[in-house]
Amino acid sequence: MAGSLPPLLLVGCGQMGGAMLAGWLADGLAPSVILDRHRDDIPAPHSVVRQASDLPDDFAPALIILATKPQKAAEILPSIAHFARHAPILSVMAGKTVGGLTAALAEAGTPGATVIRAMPNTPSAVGQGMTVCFAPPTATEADRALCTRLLSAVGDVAWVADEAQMDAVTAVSGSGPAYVFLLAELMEQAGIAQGLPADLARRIARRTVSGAGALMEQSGIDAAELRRRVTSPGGTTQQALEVLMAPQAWPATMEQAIAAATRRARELAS
Ligand SMILES: NC(=O)C1=CN([C@@H]2O[C@H](COP(=O)(O)OP(=O)(O)OC[C@H]3O[C@@H](n4cnc5c(N)ncnc54)[C@H](OP(=O)(O)O)[C@@H]3O)[C@@H](O)[C@H]2O)C=CC1
Ligand SMILES: O=C(O)[C@@H]1CCC=N1
Repeated sequence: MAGSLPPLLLVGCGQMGGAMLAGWLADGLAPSVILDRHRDDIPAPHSVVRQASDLPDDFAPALIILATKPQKAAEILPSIAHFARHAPILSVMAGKTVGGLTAALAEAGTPGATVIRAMPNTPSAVGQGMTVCFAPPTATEADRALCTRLLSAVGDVAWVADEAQMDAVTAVSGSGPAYVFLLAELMEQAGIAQGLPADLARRIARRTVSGAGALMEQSGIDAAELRRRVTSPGGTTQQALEVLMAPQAWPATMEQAIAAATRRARELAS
């Protein structure tokens, strides 16, 4: 249904901005403007500009999505600050705080801008995203509803009341798809090591990861219970899980990995 989602200014259309845009386009997006140096495949009625100075002055987006790398925030914010006088900013940048972004916008001539944070993930491209949001008390119910509407078009949406939790969210669901893709890579390689032809190893590893995800999603059953249902006493899975679930194996390394990513998100704030 064309135009069911409001017009946006999407700043940065790389991996994450592009994933969300794919989901929004599939769901019907009112004419929007994408600011990105590289994209040249944006379908009409949407348009793309290469630099902020090319943005149409009279464009009135309902929301500005900030999806450049956190390291680019200082460069990009002054050039788009004036749009934030009339529309809230939704930042998906890892680590960057509402306070820091609001202060940068004020310094760029737009005091009192409304900044909301969101941490999406790339399955948004196929409507299977997970996005967690944080809004400061100054954001209105209408601002929050707008963000929920947009983000629920590309997956599930949750809100947290404590901004500090956004760093752990980033480590679990923002970065999380990479851990799952790594699992598929490693299962494929291990299958080859056990003598499987490479194309069969790739096919069964990919299908196993996506099929297990679909079963978990559609059944709603706890992951631990689904795991137990695969594990026949004295069978093959039990042997594998004794390796993977040894305290120093996945339980420890996953905790360390999530802690490292959470720390990095905190560092990216400045
Ligand atoms: N990738 C992911 O899975 C996730 C990413 N995020 C967050 O999303 C944000 C974007 O990440 P990601 O999509 O991976 O990054 P990308 O580098 O893939 O995308 C950013 C895009 O913005 C462009 N860009 C940056 N500055 C400008 C500018 N001044 N004018 C025009 N275009 C510009 C970049 O071009 P160029 O490369 O030339 O600078 C690039 O095409 C990050 O803040 C990240 O923390 C959040 C959740 C998940
Ligand atoms: O790796 C990163 O920093 C970004 C944030 C979450 C996923 N990708």
